[in-house]
Amino acid sequence: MQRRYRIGTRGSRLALIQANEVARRIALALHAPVEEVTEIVVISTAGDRVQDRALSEIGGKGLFTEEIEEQLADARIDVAVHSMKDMPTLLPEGLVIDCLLERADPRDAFLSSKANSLMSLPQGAVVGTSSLRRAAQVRARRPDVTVVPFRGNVDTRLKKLADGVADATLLAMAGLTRMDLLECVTAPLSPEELLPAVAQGAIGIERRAADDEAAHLLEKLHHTETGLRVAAERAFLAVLDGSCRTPIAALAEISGDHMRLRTMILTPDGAEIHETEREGLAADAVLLGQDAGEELKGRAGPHFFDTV
Ligand SMILES: NCc1[nH]cc(CCC(=O)O)c1CC(=O)O
Repeated sequence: MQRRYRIGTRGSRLALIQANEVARRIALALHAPVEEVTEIVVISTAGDRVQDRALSEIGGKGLFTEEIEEQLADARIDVAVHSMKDMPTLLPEGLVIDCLLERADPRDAFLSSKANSLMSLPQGAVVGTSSLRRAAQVRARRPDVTVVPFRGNVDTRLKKLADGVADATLLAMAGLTRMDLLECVTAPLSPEELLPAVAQGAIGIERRAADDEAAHLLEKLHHTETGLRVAAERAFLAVLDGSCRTPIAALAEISGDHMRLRTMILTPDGAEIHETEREGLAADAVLLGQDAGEELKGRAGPHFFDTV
């Protein structure tokens, strides 16, 4: 009998779109109707329930994953679908993510009815974002701008922008693309303007390490190039991940067998920025990421992470 894969996911519109995409691909790989071989299991997480505070205040990474990983470990679900940028660097013992779908556009988008770009926003404009990384980079580029917290799912944030709570906001191109909201984008931000989050735009599928049948299936869904890019960025993150309150950004790109990795850490006020780049063989992804991480850790000094 063909096994039915229970796919665990958060319940946000974006999360459900991503989980349904994974279900579709699992069904294709098994040459079977999607409703026969998959079932979507919606799991509420702490990150979904707490809406009134910045995520960095209540614990940051792990908030969107803990309950889902518990159910996976207990075999109440078979696989879990995650936005890789929301994943802590270390997974719980017994769980692995070795299946990544092809990465979407990793850039952030600038959304505003007041200006065409971050640099042309009027003096003293208000930018809504609860992302420390986005806020810090906005402050670095535009010290005159006021950043206000903007939490909630993508639809909620778009509503706040439409209601005039802020003059502009920043959201991941990947999420907006998947939600068919690209018409809301004023302009994508180049990596030079705003370096994306580690693994932004990549969807990962988590499973129990011991589940060989799932491993065999998921192997067919894995996108190798995305895997290398995410490996480089997450290796960088792992070296620096002293605190989930530190703004960290990285983007790896591959052409042929060559990888270029751009990385950055900065203080939340954007006043102190450390950036470095690595180029090398894509096969050395993890080494490139670790090496960039060690350099920035050294340059920032032992007290950099204390200030935040
Ligand atoms: N932090 C929430 C989150 N996690 C993943 C995405 C977008 C999709 C992705 O990056 O794969 C978003 C929304 C956003 O930042 O705009």
